[in-house]
Formats: sequence, structure tokens, C-alpha cells
Amino acid sequence: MTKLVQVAVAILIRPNCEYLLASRPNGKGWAGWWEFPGGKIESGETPENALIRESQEELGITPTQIQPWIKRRYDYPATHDAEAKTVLLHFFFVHAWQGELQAREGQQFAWQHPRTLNVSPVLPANAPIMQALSLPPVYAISNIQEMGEHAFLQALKQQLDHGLQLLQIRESQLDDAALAKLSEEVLQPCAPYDCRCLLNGSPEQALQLGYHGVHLNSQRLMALTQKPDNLLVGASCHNRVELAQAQSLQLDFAMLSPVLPTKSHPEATGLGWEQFGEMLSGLEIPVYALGGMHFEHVSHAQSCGARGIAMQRAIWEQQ
Ligand SMILES: Nc1nc2c([nH]c(=O)n2[C@@H]2O[C@H](COP(=O)(O)OP(=O)(O)OP(=O)(O)O)[C@@H](O)[C@H]2O)c(=O)[nH]1
Ligand SMILES: [Mg+2]
Repeated sequence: MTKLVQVAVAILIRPNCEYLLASRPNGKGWAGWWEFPGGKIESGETPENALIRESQEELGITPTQIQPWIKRRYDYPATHDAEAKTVLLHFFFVHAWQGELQAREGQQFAWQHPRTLNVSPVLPANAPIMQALSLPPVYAISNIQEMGEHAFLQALKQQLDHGLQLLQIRESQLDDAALAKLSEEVLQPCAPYDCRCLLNGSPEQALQLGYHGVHLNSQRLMALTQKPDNLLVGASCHNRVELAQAQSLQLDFAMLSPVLPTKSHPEATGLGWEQFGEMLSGLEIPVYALGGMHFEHVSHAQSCGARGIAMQRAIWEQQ
């Protein structure tokens, strides 16, 4: 058994969504590798206290606005400069802080754009975190069945102009030919905006139609034994069993619903924010909240540990 090291990790975020990486200083294991600032939680310390202490020691700043995010466990093998260990990383977003950043341990700093890393190598435990950070706060779901195709494509163009970065096409009523035609009409306008599109369907179909990813319904999720290659993979979850399956397959994200009552299921009360937050606690993959969501719910969803919100109706009604 290797020892378990608990670590508090600070993801400093600027208003333009860039985040800070630092190089591990000489003299420490994995020197020169890039990481988020942070360090070991000492005995008697909460993860939050450790985060503040490490930020002061390594960066000379005091976080004033923090938000717990995902946790991640990783087994490090022994290397020439470090012993084998298992880490449990507690990631926090740090949205605001007091003081000027200083490299108190001689580390280098690099602010990174979420979709384009320009330093390497990053500590291996962090790979899925980088991927999770590249996911935007809003995930849109198509609603052609209710709106009609013309109105949908118009609303899509508008949302792309407003910064939409992630879209799911979920139109099970279409036959193969109609879906292929729609896919072209959607993928084309999304490309110049770098908006990634996922097909709610099978991985094979998503690849064949040229999608960036696939979104699995819970039935497909539960039948899956391995994450498909070369696709961004998300899945719909409604309970802890499905979330656990999405995590064990190391999917890129899960979508958990219904959080609030919705127009399509007004009789269902929804999980409510409290239970939603409880179900996310300790989870290692990013999650979107779905069900009765509007733009103004983004920050509340994030304060419950979600990456953001998914919307199928409200997003297309926005002018
Ligand atoms: N700070 C930080 N540590 C990480 C990240 N990802 C990751 O796997 N780790 C691991 O978590 C552990 C954190 O240890 P650390 O070396 O930063 O601890 P520390 O600041 O308390 O320094 P110390 O070595 O003086 O005790 C290391 O094993 C490191 O490899 C990350 O993004 N940031
Ligand atoms: Mg450290």
C-alpha cells in the first residue's frame, strides 16, 4: 500500500476564463512539470484552510472567493526523483484574491486559455482536469421537435454569436437521411465558432456524421463497457448508479437531471439543488445540471460543484 496524500489545489481564474499554471520548482519531485498551485493538507487542516495557506506560501496571495470543485484520486508510480504515492486532489476555483502574485518558490507562471494549453508537460493526474476546464459553462440541447428546423437554426446562429461553445443534437424523431442533412446544417455554422457538437446517439453514428462527440442516453451509458476513442463523450444520468458508471468509464462529463421541474415533466419535482450538490460531492468527472435551467442558474449550479448548466428550451427563447 502506498500512502494517501491529500492535496488542496487552486485553480486561479481570471474574468476572461484564463487560469494559472505553475512549474514545479527544482528540488521537488516531478520538478519542471506544470501544475496548479497548491500542496499537501496538513493534519488538523480543512482543505479550504490548506488552500489558503498554500496560496500564501507559494503565491503570496490570499484567496477571497473560492468554490470547491471536483476531487481526483491518482496513483503516482515511483520515479527517479519521487516515491510512489496515491494523491487525493481537492480542486478549488479561486475567483478572487488579495495581493499580487509572486513566485515565492522560484516557479514559473503561465496563464492558460481553457481550449489551448501552451505549456507542457502537465502533471499526469491533471489531464482530465484540463479536459474538464475546456468545457464551457453552458451546454445547449437542440429542440427542433418543438421549434421546427428553421427557427432552431436561426436561434443557433444567435447563440453562436453570444459565445455558445457546446451543443448536443438530440432529435430521435429524425430518420437517418434527415439526421445527416441536419447534421451538415448544424456542423457548418458551428465550425468557425469552434463550438463542439455532440450527437445524442451511438458513437459510430457520431463519428460517421463528423461530430466532435457523442452524448449517451442512460440506457447506452449503462450498456457501455469502454469509453469510445476520438470523441468527446457525455452521458445523461438521473441517479447515483448512472453517475458512478459515467465516472468509472472516465467519460468527459455527465449531465444530471431533473434538477428543477420542467415544462416537459411538470409533475416531477426534481432533485432540488441540495440533493444535486450532494450527488456531485466526491465525484471525479464534471457535471452539467439539467431541468428547468435558465442562464441565471449558472453560478448557483457552479456553487453546487457543477461545471455549468444544460438547457433545451430557455436557451433558444433568449433574444
Ligand atoms: N500542487 C499541485 N499538486 C498536484 C497537482 N496535481 C497533482 O497530481 N499533484 C500532486 O499532489 C502532490 C502535491 O504536493 P506538493 O509537492 O505541491 O506539496 P507541497 O506544496 O505541500 O510541497 P512539499 O513538497 O514542500 O510538501 C504532489 O504529489 C503532486 O504531484 C496540481 O495540479 N497541483
Ligand atoms: Mg505545492
